[in-house]
Amino acid sequence: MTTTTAAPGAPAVRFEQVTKSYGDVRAVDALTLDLRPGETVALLGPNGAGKSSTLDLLLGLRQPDSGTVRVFGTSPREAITAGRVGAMLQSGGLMDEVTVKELVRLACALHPRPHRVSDVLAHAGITQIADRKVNKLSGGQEQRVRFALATAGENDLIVLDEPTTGMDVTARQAFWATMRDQAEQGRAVLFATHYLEEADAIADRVLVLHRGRLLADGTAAEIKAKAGARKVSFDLAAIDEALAAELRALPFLTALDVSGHTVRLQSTDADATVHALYGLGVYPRNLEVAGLGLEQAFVAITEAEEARTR
Ligand SMILES: Nc1ncnc2c1ncn2[C@@H]1O[C@H](COP(=O)(O)OP(=O)(O)OP(=O)(O)O)[C@@H](O)[C@H]1O
Repeated sequence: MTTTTAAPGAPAVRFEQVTKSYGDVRAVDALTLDLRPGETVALLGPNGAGKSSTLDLLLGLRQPDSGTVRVFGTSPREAITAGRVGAMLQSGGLMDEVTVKELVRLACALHPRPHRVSDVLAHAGITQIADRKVNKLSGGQEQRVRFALATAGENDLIVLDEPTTGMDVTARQAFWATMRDQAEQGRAVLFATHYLEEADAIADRVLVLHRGRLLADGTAAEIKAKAGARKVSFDLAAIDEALAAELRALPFLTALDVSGHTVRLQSTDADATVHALYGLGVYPRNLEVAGLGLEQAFVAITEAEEARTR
């Protein structure tokens, strides 16, 4: 097996001050980042944050208005022509009237460092449907075929836009197991997703985009810590209007939900909030304090940015 990996320490991808606008909309705004070989990186962001635009720039499908994009030290186009990049994008139909196997065979034939067609089919879990026409597939099966096309040859960087949309649980697990193998073999994997639990479980590093800017860059644990807030929940014997008002006035509160006897809140200083809670003369039972999940941290970070820039 031949692998052309980047020189040790060289980035797989380098964005330097990359900006891309469509008319008045600045989709990518002075973005600077490096991806290293062997890293699995999740790209997160609310709708319209610039994730797809970033991937398009990385793949040379769009040109930046300013700044530079380098892939293994060359232009995206050169890296792709050299067969170093495999991509699985959301858009673009598969060819009609060809079978799954014919399409995979074509992708292998076009790749400078192809895998065997039977191996590609097996890895993507589509051996059983190899003779079906690609326009007769379910959404999840189509995604598997896209995955097969992205892994038809030996790549050093794999780029995936919302790869598991429409896949069932088994397909998702198999998909991520294959991606982990790819990363362990030294490949860089970059995926955009709205499934935050996948990012939390799979990614070594998480990038949070917001209006084209990089809002956070770190491990999932670092992103959670950056959000700062913690969850507190407890039960109270009775909650009348006066007590509810006192709860709403607790210090450092960022969210409060009262349901029956149960109170759930988020605080940027849980110690101080709980101290003040005891100061109300109540006796909270089943008190739990926990860090935010990645999803809540993501919402907290992007909402704080929305409030700051409003
Ligand atoms: N071809 C285009 N013409 C005009 N505006 C565009 C074009 N493509 C994207 N945009 C705008 O650029 C911004 C970034 O879009 P992009 O698709 O990169 O975001 P995204 O993070 O991938 O969103 P989503 O999560 O909804 O897929 C959005 O405001 C979008 O409306």
